[in-house]
Amino acid sequence: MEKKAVRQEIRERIQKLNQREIHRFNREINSHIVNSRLFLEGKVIMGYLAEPGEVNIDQSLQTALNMGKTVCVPQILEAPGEMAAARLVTLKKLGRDRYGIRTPQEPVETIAPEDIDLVLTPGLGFTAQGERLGRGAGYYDRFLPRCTKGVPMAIGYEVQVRKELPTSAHDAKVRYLCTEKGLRVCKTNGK
Ligand SMILES: Nc1nc2c(c(=O)[nH]1)N(C=O)[C@@H](CNc1ccc(C(=O)N[C@@H](CCC(=O)O)C(=O)O)cc1)CN2
Ligand SMILES: Nc1ncnc2c1ncn2[C@@H]1O[C@H](COP(=O)(O)OP(=O)(O)OP(=O)(O)O)[C@@H](O)[C@H]1O
Repeated sequence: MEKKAVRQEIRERIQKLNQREIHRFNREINSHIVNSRLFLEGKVIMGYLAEPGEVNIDQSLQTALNMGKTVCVPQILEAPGEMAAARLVTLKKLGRDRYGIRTPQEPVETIAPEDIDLVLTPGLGFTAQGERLGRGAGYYDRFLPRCTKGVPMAIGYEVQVRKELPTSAHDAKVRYLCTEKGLRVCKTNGK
């Protein structure tokens, strides 16, 4: 199956989740994240500011801020497909980027990708082997290889996990996969 068709199929599965399930799953996933060794030991954590349909990890980001960690989130750049890590200091008072995604307000401090310890990675589809299907713009496929020590942990609902996914040579893999069921170590390595 082509990537586009698989994205559509997974979107439909997410849309079938009801609000109560979504709330419970988000709570469970945030608890798995903040109790993981990677999170507890990480000093610089990259997350994302969720949109509807994505696992909301605001709670984990707030916990990281409360613990005094450096927190960053994607910032879309002018160059096509390129993003940077922008420091997040508060979850209140956020702006919107060109896609309507919440984003830190200017002026923002940019965090060097090689300084990031843990990258909580959104996406549409995942496999237990660490393959990841994104939204089709290649932002994370370009960014993850620059995070030389950062461990990529995919965040999603169990309905987003598939036996297999269509992949390309440039697709960046993840090392961990966190869903409401728990945190899995991916079988074949990401980076
Ligand atoms: N919360 C969050 N922030 C993120 C990402 C993400 O997946 N989730 N990204 C991860 O890459 C980057 C933004 N990526 C995007 C990639 C494609 C489209 C896009 O093509 N949007 C279509 C609508 C279809 C859709 O919603 O995907 C459009 O604007 O027409 C938007 C954002 C950086 N920030
Ligand atoms: N590392 C890369 N270097 C150059 N082009 C890339 C790279 N990664 C992806 N691309 C391009 O970006 C586009 C989107 O790729 P793809 O469909 O694999 O995205 P995706 O898995 O949804 O990615 P992401 O979640 O990273 O946004 C493709 O046109 C692809 O050729």
